[in-house]
Amino acid sequence: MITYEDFESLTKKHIPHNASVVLGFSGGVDSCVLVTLFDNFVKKNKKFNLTVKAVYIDHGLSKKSVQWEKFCYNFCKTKNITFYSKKILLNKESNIEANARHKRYEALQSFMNDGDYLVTGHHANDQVETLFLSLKRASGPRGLSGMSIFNKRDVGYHFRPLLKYPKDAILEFAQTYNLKWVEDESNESVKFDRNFIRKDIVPRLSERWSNFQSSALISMKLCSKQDSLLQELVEEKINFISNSGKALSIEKLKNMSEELLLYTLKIWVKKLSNITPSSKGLNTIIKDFIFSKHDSNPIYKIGDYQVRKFQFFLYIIPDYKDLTYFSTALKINEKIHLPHNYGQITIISNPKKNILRFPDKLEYPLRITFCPPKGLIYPNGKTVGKKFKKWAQEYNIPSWERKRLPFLYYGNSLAAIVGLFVCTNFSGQDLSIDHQRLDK
Ligand SMILES: Nc1ncnc2c1ncn2[C@@H]1O[C@H](COP(=O)(O)OP(=O)(O)OP(=O)(O)O)[C@@H](O)[C@H]1O
Repeated sequence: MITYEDFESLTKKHIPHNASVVLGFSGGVDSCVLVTLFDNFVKKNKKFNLTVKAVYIDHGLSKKSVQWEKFCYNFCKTKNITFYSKKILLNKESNIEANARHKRYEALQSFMNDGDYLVTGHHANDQVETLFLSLKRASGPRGLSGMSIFNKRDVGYHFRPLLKYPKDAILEFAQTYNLKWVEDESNESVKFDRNFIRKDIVPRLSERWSNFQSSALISMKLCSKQDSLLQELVEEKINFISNSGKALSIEKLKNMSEELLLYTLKIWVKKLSNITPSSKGLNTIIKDFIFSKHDSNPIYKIGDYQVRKFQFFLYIIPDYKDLTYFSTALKINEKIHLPHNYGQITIISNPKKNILRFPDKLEYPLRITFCPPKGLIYPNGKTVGKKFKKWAQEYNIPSWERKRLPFLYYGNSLAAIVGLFVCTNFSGQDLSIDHQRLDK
């Protein structure tokens, strides 16, 4: 049974004072209960100062969608909740269920800023259905754990305060408080996977084993706990085989069992890029980076990042754009705007040391050093000369970084080409250099 007190203490645990909350409001019984509980919360906790808006997303799939929008509007009008709606266009060719879901979350997110809270009316029966959908997709323990009451999203957080209650408890609450709601007729159609599980599968299993749903929920919780435990242990391992959690020692990875290696890489990639790599991607990393020739120089792109290897360590670095095409005439004390919003640089001369240096204006881990390699002239700016290579080696600069130096022309056309060095500061050394060193 749902009690307001339980709801209040759960909400206070997850949502802070002054937060902005977006309630996903479809007009169905689950979200009507949700909006009613939140309305109560706002009235009883004025000092909490929540900004709450209910948002209805019109998928445009039912003739009644405008009628539902009106219902939602009127429902909120009787309460202390601001109402918004948004229509989305769906591609009816592709998997409409998945497409609608994806577009709905995208639309809900458009009402949020980072740090805001999305709240939906998912309940325990939805959770059991999610288990079957995960089995269909061949998930591991993470997927079989189902939804969590609270999790971080790309933008803000997602809170599901009704997750522990079965549908019956939601209906009971709605009846007790005389709530009205809309029924979406598409919920009856078993051509949709979730409806098929809800209408044809779960009732048959529950008929035979009355505890089936609660056992399934316990199994999901066990998966979730084991997954958290595994994650904790692997994170310890990552700290042990890396330099401050960032670069992983290839030699140490080589000594791991296949399973541990796969899981370690998965957690590490997720931690640094916020993307969960596919099994195929993980196997590519293992083959091309860990069990490959020492001098190989592979790249594996993942989202806005790339996995690279350098001197027996594995790195994830932002997928910086190649700047070699960029060239410009330098003027001392004048700003240069780098492409791709990489920042701007002002060159300051240092007559004492005869060094021209950039102040470090770019964000970490970008670091810029300006070196005037006197006597080195690269006609097209494409070749990296021997001396430059030697210098780069001496400074422990990964070979892939050496290839994407933009070339800036200093002075007029016949002057020496100036190498602008943009690199990830792997070695932690100061990369400034004077030209005598290059002339050695
Ligand atoms: N059209 C909608 N507009 C706004 N919020 C919605 C809409 N449809 C669903 N929601 C929100 O999502 C919750 C879950 O709805 P429902 O179970 O129908 O979604 P689902 O697609 O089956 O679930 P999931 O989002 O986990 O895939 C609802 O309680 C409600 O808070």
